[in-house]
Amino acid sequence: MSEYPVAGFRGQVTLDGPSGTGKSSVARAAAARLGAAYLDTGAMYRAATVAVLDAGVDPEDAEAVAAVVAGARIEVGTAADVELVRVDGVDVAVRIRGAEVTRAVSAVSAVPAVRRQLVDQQRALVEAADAVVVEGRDIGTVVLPGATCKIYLTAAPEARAQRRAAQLGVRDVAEIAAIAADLRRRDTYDSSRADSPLRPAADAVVVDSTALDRDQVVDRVVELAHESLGARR
Ligand SMILES: Nc1ncnc2c1ncn2[C@@H]1O[C@H](COP(=O)(O)OP(=O)(O)OP(=O)(O)O)[C@@H](O)[C@H]1O
Ligand SMILES: Nc1ccn([C@@H]2O[C@H](COP(=O)(O)O)[C@@H](O)[C@H]2O)c(=O)n1
Repeated sequence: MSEYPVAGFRGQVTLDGPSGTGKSSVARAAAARLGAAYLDTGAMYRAATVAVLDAGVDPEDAEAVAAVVAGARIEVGTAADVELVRVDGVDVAVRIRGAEVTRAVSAVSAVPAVRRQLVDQQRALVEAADAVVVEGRDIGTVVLPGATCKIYLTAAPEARAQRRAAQLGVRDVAEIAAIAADLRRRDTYDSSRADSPLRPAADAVVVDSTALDRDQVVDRVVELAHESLGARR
């Protein structure tokens, strides 16, 4: 366990990285330890994707996607211990984790108008908190370039696929290979788009979680958050 117990942190921690590196689980636990709010920006892009699918629009049709998302009311909570995600008042917290949404979300999130809309919303949510942990793909580079503490979380592709398989209760080798291929597909899409591609901020600390368990990564994030306050003094 870290020497730092709880709370006392005032600032912004950004946690970016490829799919399946542990961002959500680590960010949520670190926020709870720091007494901070927690923002899952991926959940916002997933919620926008629900609106697009329900409108019957092709996720690759950028103009139509932008129009649908502009008209959708996307709400996410910022409490570390409750998952709240709604589209036009409907709870979609479970649905956004499904395969249909996961397949389409990278295309929707590549649309610049969608990003502008959701980034504005993300900054407003962050502004309302004294302390916050925000996870995504472009938080340290675009959403909060002046954040107190920037972390880029990585892990070997095989470790990520194994963890996702364990999370889904999958043991079949062919299914694990399909999970690995889907992680690769999403990372390639997210890191090659023109607007806000996935990449580490120049001033981010890279944390490789391949050989660390979840609690060790949370300890490191909490430690880096506290150290960053010292660095600012
Ligand atoms: N260091 C770790 N060691 C082992 N398992 C981990 C570790 N960190 C996270 N996990 C587990 O790996 C799985 C994937 O983690 P999580 O969903 O947090 O990743 P993510 O980066 O947010 O993924 P995505 O970007 O696809 O949403 C979860 O079951 C989580 O509990
Ligand atoms: N800041 C972000 C966060 C997410 N995305 C896109 O959403 C997808 C889903 O994210 P998860 O973290 O929930 O897996 C992700 O693959 C990106 O396409 C984004 O663009 N920017």
